[in-house]
Amino acid sequence: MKDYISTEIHDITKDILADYDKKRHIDKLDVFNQPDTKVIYELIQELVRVAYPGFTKDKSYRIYDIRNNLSMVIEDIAFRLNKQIAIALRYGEHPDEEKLEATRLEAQKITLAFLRRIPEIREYLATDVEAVFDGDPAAESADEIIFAYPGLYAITIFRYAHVLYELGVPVIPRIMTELAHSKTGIDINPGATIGKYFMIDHGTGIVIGETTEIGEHVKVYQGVTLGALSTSGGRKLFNKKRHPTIEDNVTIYSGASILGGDTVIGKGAVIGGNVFLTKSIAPGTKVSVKNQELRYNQGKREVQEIEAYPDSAWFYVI
Ligand SMILES: CC(=O)OC[C@H](N)C(=O)O
Repeated sequence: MKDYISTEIHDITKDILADYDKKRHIDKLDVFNQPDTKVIYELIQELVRVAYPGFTKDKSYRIYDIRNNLSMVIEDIAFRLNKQIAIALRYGEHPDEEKLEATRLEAQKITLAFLRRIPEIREYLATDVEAVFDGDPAAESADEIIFAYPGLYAITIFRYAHVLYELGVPVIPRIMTELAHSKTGIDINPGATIGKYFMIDHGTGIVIGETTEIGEHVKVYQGVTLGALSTSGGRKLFNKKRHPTIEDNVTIYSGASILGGDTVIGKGAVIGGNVFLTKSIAPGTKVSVKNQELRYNQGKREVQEIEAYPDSAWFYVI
């Protein structure tokens, strides 16, 4: 019998290799000069263990008391993260030896600056655990939140990634938060600024954009989007404030979308489920969808905006 597969493999490979020669973004072949997603994922696991030392075991060391192996864990993080940062800093370039050396030094400085900020990151995380425990009667203990809550996991990765973002590390912070996104369904861009006592309950489907600013004691439920208004020519908005500002003590219920860089949700406001907002809301205001009535105009779905109450609440009839 003729072996069709074997005879074709050579040609198929040749065609794909010729396709790689087109030198588009998708045609990179230099695996050694790319950030390594698998290593970054392993680093995340170690960083989570450093954040919550008594909650996971690292079987590779066979030393289960973190006091006895913390320096090894930190050393392992330091060397592997340093290498990933160096690669990220020179990503897409072909540096000469001098530039390479400068990048190596820069990566070391950033790695150390990052590691030095771990106590500060943990200070924030302690408040996040407290906020979830305080805000969710379904949690029997703070331990349950650390063991099991996807919201806390996503915030933990975010808090680490945000520091790397602040330190000017390209690509890696985003790989970190997108790994958390793929595990939890919670997408927090590392550029967002999030104050202490941040509570995510349930979490699935939450999106928090790059230039979002969130104060302290903010609660966010599943399906909430803190997003940008859709626009064409998006590159023009690079580095511009596109996502909302959420002031202290705001609660945002499930499915709400709050969009736009000029949109400010004032202190203590409560945004009801499924509300769609592109305008600022005064402090203390409660906003909700008035009813779930759908309006159709000659078969076309209409979204009608109604300024309904004197307390400046905006109601959207969808
Ligand atoms: C969260 C969101 O709406 O983001 C939209 C787009 N990725 C931006 O950053 O502008």
